[in-house]
Amino acid sequence: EKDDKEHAHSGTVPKCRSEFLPRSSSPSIPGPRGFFLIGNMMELAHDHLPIHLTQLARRYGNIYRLKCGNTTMVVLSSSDLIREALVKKWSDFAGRPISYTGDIVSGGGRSISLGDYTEEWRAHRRLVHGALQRCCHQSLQEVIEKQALHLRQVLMDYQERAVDLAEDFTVAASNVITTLAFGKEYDKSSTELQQLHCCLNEIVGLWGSSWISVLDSFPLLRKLPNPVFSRLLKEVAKRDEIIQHHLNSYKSHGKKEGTITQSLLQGVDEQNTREDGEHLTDVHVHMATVDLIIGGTETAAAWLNWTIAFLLHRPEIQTKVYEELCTVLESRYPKYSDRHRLPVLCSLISEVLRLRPVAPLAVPHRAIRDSSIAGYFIPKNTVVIPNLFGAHHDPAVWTDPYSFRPERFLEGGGGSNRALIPFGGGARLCLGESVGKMELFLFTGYLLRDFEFILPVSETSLPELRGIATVVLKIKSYNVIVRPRPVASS
Ligand code: HEM
Repeated sequence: EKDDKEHAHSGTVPKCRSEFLPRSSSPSIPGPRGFFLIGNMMELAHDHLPIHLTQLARRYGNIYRLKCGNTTMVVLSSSDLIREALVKKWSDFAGRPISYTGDIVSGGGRSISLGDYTEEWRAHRRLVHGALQRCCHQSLQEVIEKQALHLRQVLMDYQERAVDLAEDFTVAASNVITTLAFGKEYDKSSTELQQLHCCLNEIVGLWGSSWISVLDSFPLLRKLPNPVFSRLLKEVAKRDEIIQHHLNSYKSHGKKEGTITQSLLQGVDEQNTREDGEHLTDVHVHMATVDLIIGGTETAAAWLNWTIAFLLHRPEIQTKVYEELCTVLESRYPKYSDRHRLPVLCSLISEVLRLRPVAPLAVPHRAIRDSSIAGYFIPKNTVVIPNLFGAHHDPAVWTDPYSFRPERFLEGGGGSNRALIPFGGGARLCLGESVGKMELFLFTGYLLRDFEFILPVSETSLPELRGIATVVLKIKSYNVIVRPRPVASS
């Protein structure tokens, strides 16, 4: 597997690809019966798709197929099958679905997250990966620490009033990424920030809706009026205007050394002076910025909000993390290098990632050639859905899979780090994995060192843990009281 990973990142195709049965002798993949014309489309219209696809997996198995118009989808709901497709056979499944609506959202397929696997896409991903690495190497920990301290002050200022922290988490995560990208941070009240997040939130919400996905499977419907699609187009135009404004003002007066944008602009220039290689443009810089801001904000912020909600359900875990921080670090704030000495904190992070992977169905992949999964023939162009939520609730791997039990990740607890795949894998592994991991660790460490999170007496019930599933899995809003620990004032 190590070799497969190396190939996935260098982009070279492994010499020996696994063999598979020809279509004629391969058994057919199980799945629910479809209706005339629409196939299994109704299965995809469920209000909480990750839960529904996981229930179907219990009926049809960890690999099953769904038909939607002329698209065949294969849903994978165990970490072994997801690894087989995304990591072991990464070069077969590195594509993204060819999508009319995806093209509109991604500047004609020129984003990293939705762009198909081509030479141009590989050059683009390499460029952004390099820019992110350089910038993170110089300043990531410092940038997160600054935002964690700022968040701490915001929470102090609430003076133990019952509050919903969702927006504060969004601002903190967003400021990490805008500092890395442009050297710029925003106040919660900034209209620029609010406009951007409002429109990114809308896009992420609308993108998962069946009003939009139906247009990919049934091209004729594109001719009919579709108010949801019109709203999506409007929000995409707004998003592009805001990002363009940022990039223009960066170019004209804000150029900052060591930022991702500086590295991207320089990289595009260098790339274009070379005779060989792909031609990258300002559109690639623009779409990379969109990818980083969406990927870097919605995910970490949603995860923090889930963590506090789970801790309200099991307050004694807060005490355990707090005691660990006080004992091991003698009350100083954690550094990322302390993570191996803080198993209780790390077990909390892993368990929340397991129970609520913030990108529960990752992003759909596409077979770019005929291949196989679990011995089944998978023809070219099949859409593969890695059901991370299902894999993280697989009863064959996890004891009591629906319970919040961070202890399972402590030594002897039976939790499997190998089966935990919240960032996907292979050629499409989350581009911000290292940023995300450091954010989750430092934000949680800072918050649990300084505060105790308490359910307000006015609340009649604990936060609801089912969540709202779009591309990102978010928790419904809830209120919490943030009480400073004695150590917080030191
Ligand atoms: C808790 C934090 C995060 C989680 C759990 C997460 C998870 C994921 C997952 C599951 C995917 C899809 C992988 C696939 O298609 O197989 C993904 C893709 C991506 N993520 Fe993240 N992510 C997180 C944070 C971030 C951050 C901080 C950034 C940016 C700095 C980011 C940027 C991206 C991008 C650009 C992609 C598209 C990669 C591609 O298609 O090649 N993510 N992420």
